[in-house]
Amino acid sequence: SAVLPVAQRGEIILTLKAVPVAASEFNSPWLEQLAQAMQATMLARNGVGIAAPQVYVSKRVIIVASRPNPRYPDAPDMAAVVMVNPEILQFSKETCLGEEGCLSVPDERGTVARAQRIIVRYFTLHGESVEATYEGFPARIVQHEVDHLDGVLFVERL
Ligand SMILES: O=C(CSC(=O)[C@H](Cc1ccccc1)CC(F)(F)F)c1ccccc1
Ligand SMILES: [Zn+2]
Repeated sequence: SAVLPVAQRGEIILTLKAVPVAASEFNSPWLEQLAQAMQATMLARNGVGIAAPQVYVSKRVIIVASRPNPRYPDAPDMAAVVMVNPEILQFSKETCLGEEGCLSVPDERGTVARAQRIIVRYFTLHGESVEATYEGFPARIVQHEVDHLDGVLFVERL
């Protein structure tokens, strides 16, 4: 499906607080197509995550898709997870430092401290509520993407 243009640092859309997906939008063709376009865009740009505001849709939808990579060779190879209205319920006290990049800040990488473990509650595209625990690199991606939903870029956390 369509690879969408990705908003770049300095564009207003990336500074907004995205709005929650409404109950009426679950199971809608719109939401499915948005998720598919986000996934295609993420894959085309070789990303391990993406947030809807990065493709100019200020709604609370993210995709998390950890895979082993030069920076995180032991990262889990996980199936892409679409999270609607994600909420991080708990951050572990323990934090860890790790390298991050961003499709909206193409020429920059930096070391960011993130909670080592998180509990996140989100809805699937079908409106089912899920609570899941993530740690390490996948937890880092979730925190990075939820930041996008709140208008925060990783470079503000360096
Ligand atoms: O694949 C990337 C490109 S940047 C990326 O995939 C962002 C996700 C991300 C990468 C690294 C740490 C946390 C989040 C995607 C974004 F910008 F849409 F959120 C990568 C960068 C650094 C380490 C490992 C992988
Ligand atoms: Zn990013």
